[in-house]
Amino acid sequence: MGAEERFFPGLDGVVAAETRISFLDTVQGEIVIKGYDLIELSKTRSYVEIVHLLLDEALPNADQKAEVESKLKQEYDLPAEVLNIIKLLPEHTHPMDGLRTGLSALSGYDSQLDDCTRAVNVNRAYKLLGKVPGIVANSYRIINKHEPISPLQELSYSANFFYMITGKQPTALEESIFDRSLVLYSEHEMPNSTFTARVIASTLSDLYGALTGAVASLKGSLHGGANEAVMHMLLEAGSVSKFEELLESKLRNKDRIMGFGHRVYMKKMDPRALLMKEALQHLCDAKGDDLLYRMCEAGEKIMEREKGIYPNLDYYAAPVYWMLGIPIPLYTPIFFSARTVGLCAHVIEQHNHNRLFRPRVHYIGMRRA
Ligand SMILES: CC(=O)SCCNC(=O)CCNC(=O)[C@H](O)C(C)(C)COP(=O)(O)OP(=O)(O)OC[C@H]1O[C@@H](n2cnc3c(N)ncnc32)[C@H](O)[C@@H]1OP(=O)(O)O
Ligand SMILES: O=C([O-])CC(=O)C(=O)O
Repeated sequence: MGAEERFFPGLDGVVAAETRISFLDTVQGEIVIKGYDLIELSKTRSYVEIVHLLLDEALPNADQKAEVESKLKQEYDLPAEVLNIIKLLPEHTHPMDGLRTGLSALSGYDSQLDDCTRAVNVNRAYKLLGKVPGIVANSYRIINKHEPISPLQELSYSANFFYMITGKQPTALEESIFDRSLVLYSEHEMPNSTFTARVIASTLSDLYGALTGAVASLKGSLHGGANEAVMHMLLEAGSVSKFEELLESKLRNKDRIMGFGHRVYMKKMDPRALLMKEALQHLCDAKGDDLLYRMCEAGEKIMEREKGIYPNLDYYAAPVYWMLGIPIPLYTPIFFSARTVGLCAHVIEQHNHNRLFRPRVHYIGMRRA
């Protein structure tokens, strides 16, 4: 059989890698991360613990957790030149493009750039995890003509990230919901961005290049960009009835509804979305305003009735970030920041068990006689 007869558009159903990192077990209904259920982890563990799990292969004890936190904090500082490069970007630049530029520029500061051994890569991953929140927050601020903000060492990693993007320290509820969103976004098997990073790493290109490519992939509205699109839709509608009308008219026009559907969970709700739905309810209760919750539920019902399609994580992460006071253009960069650890784990695995990705095509062009 020729390669052209085994063509799967969008690589739907194709197994692209062997991995010990994660697996969407659609039979048991579990997102398996290093053997654990991500949903259970998100209820009991914080983001820095997931960092240790994904980079150091085990859940940390209390001392190890404190060590991770302190290792990340030591890496907060950004080279001044990286911020200067971002200052050259035009005002309308999307923060994902600011992030892509800043991340790419960091490679020049790595004196071991050509060393892709595991220990060096893990160390590099910690450095990146320390710096990405600062790039996200400050590229947004610089592009919007605000002065860069400095991190607060006394806050936890997640609370500091929240502080840098909103300018205010989170309440305990805000910190725990924001941290949970980071855990839920941290790793998800083989989405387009992870595949992109692994394809780049398979040429033995470095972690910065692999992650820079992943930012570009994640920006698209069929992937991470959907969370921003969801919030724009909710704001455009502004009420339950107008949101229902908007969705119905989009469906009549055969438009895609952002925040719904998933290549792997097409016939049921993304389990991560359910946790963000609960978080939205808590935030609505705390603020005494449940409009967004009611709008989202109404949207869910329409999509189930009309298309048999369910929310993915982006659908409920968007209103949660809105209720947390986070600017919309930062939703996808936050998704990327959280996913940085998963991406690093995949690039490290790819470098350690590498075979170049080089697929074939089904040629449908003409042949010359
Ligand atoms: C955290 C994340 O990154 S999750 C993904 C975030 N992205 C989004 O929310 C964007 C909206 N969703 C989508 O576009 C899709 O569901 C994707 C891209 C996520 C998955 O797409 P695919 O696996 O390629 O599914 P595909 O595009 O083949 O869709 C299958 C059917 O469902 C329909 N469908 C899928 N998603 C949607 C949607 N969001 N709105 C309307 N219809 C949809 C398609 O029109 C198609 O119907 P048809 O067979 O009648 O033509
Ligand atoms: O798995 C996917 O294709 C997209 C997704 O939900 C994620 O990256 O979290």
